Amino acid sequence: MSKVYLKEQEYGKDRVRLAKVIRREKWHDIIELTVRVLLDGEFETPYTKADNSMVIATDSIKNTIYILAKQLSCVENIEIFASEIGQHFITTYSHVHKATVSITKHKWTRMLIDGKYHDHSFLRDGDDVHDTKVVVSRKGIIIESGLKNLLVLKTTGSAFYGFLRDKFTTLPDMDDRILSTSVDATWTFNIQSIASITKIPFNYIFESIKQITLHIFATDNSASVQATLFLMAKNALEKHSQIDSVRYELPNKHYFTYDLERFGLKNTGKDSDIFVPFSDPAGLITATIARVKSKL
Ligand SMILES: O=c1[nH]c(=O)c2[nH]c(=O)[nH]c2[nH]1
Repeated sequence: MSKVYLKEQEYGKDRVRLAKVIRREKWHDIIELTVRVLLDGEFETPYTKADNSMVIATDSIKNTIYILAKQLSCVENIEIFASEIGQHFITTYSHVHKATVSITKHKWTRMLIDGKYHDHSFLRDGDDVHDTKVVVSRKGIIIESGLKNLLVLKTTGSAFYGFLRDKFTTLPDMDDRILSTSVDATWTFNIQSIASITKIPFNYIFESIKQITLHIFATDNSASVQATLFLMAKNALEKHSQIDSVRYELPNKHYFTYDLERFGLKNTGKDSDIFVPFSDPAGLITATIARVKSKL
């Protein structure tokens, strides 16, 4: 019989949904989150000896998330809230060596009613979210954050030509095309110490990278998704010294002209205005852009 061992494990609670209302007199805020907490440490015996004595029940992990959300004022800053949750498990239980806390913040945008921001009404104006993954251990803390599901489209200012051509190639050179993608971006913070994280303006950096992404998307005369992606990441890294690298995952959501020549209607080149949006298949361009470390 071959010998086996527990090579790795992480366990915890996933998809914990939580909303917190912040009331300042009549002016309210709403924060809606989905949280995942995974723990690692001395957790071999529950698997190998059916011994649950050191298992923090995933139900207790869930309770902890709600209790900390009640007690802490940092819930709006998901990176800080995630690191507080992680630190709670590391400091409370000596057999927990690592806590990985992932949080997605869902979008609730304040309504503009009769030209004024409403004090307690919000709408979901897009599926894009701010998320974070924080790994807390006794060695330190790793924080990465992201912008997910930001759907964008431009009707011109995008080309794709000069690519490798062989007997498998049918795509024509395109000097003008629709460009559409759903932006997923993830950036990694350069953290000096756990104490220093409260000084990082995580929400400002999120909004800024979102704006940089939109600005480059709209204004770059795109030679390819690859070239536009690189420019987005370069600008984000140049503006924010607190981040070390940025990864983008950009599907190329194709819009091809419909063949209307068959009906005697012009629909190519300057006359093209009727397109078929293709949900599948899509191109997928992914890259991580990092800062070149100075040798000094
Ligand atoms: O921007 C693009 N990059 C590609 O690599 C590619 N490949 C393709 O068929 N169309 C595109 N567009």
